[in-house]
Amino acid sequence: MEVIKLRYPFDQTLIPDRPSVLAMGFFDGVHRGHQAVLQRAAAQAQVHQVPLAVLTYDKFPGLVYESFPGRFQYLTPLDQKLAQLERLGVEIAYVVSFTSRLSQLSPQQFVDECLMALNPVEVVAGFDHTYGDKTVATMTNLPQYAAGRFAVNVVEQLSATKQKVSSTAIRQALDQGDLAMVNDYLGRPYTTPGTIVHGFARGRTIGFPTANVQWAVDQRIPAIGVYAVRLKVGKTWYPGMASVGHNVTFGDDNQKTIEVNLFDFHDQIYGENVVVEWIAHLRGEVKFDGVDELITQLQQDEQTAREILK
Ligand SMILES: Cc1cc2nc3c(=O)[nH]c(=O)nc-3n(C[C@H](O)[C@H](O)[C@H](O)COP(=O)(O)O)c2cc1C
Ligand SMILES: Nc1ncnc2c1ncn2[C@@H]1O[C@H](COP(=O)(O)OP(=O)(O)O)[C@@H](O)[C@H]1O
Repeated sequence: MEVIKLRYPFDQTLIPDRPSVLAMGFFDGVHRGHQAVLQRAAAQAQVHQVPLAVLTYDKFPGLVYESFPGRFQYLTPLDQKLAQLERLGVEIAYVVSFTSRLSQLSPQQFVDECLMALNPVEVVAGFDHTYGDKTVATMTNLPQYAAGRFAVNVVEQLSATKQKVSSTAIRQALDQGDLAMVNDYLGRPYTTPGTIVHGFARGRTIGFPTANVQWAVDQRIPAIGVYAVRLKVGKTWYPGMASVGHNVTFGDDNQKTIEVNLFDFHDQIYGENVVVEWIAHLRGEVKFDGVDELITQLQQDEQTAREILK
């Protein structure tokens, strides 16, 4: 996949001078709704015998309009999003810097100066995609701005039960530890890449060494609680259980950590770049009266997690 970074006004010399089918969207999470858009676009690219291209943005557009408490946290920070897009057959990814200047374009200017610069034969997006002022920059109005220069293909709402499959719904479910819903909406397990760093070296003394995963500050992680997980170290996936929390039993006044105990595993993995694959929520975090109670609970968690991961 070719990744082409653009700023408005676009430098036309960076853009391949050939037609493509263009899927547009922010695509945070690359969830099942996004996958439907990309599948439709891939099929149309086949029909037209042209490459499949995607127009997306380097940051959450909402950041330009309002301030968020703390830091905005993505389901898939840019690297992960691009990896998912590539996996789904995207050949060209246009990553446009989302700036005030871009946000102020009228829908007609956006179409004339941004979309047209990318040479689309057809533009595909979800039914609720907007490319400017939400009242006018709609998919319904896009054919009017396109004025016959490219075809417009709108992918209808994908519903799981009654709720729309959306990045917002997935973020809320993650915050509630509802991993079943998260993974259902994503169509794959949620993942968090990170690096193994040192903790307080207590895990090994209670028979449950825990690899501490340092993750990117702009990535959203599941709610505080205990999970069945797989951890990718090198090229291998290992089964285990993870705690997201503050080690309340030990009274650590520390930041939130992700700690993973791997089953039947004895290697030192400090410094390894890993990926946590979140499989199932087991329980919430508990403040135990002592280490013995914690150990008993961990033994039960291990049994449950082994059963789920089998
Ligand atoms: C699967 C799992 C579940 C855990 N659940 C809890 C818990 O409910 N309450 C708690 O205080 N600590 C819990 N812990 C965290 C342990 O307290 C922590 O691993 C221990 O403090 C060792 O950390 P250290 O090696 O960084 O010192 C859990 C750890 C794991 C791996
Ligand atoms: N089964 C295992 N699960 C997790 N980590 C393990 C395991 N076996 C060995 N280790 C190693 O032990 C480390 C965790 O040990 P621990 O005593 O919890 O110390 P700390 O939390 O200070 O890193 C991991 O980072 C890893 O290098």
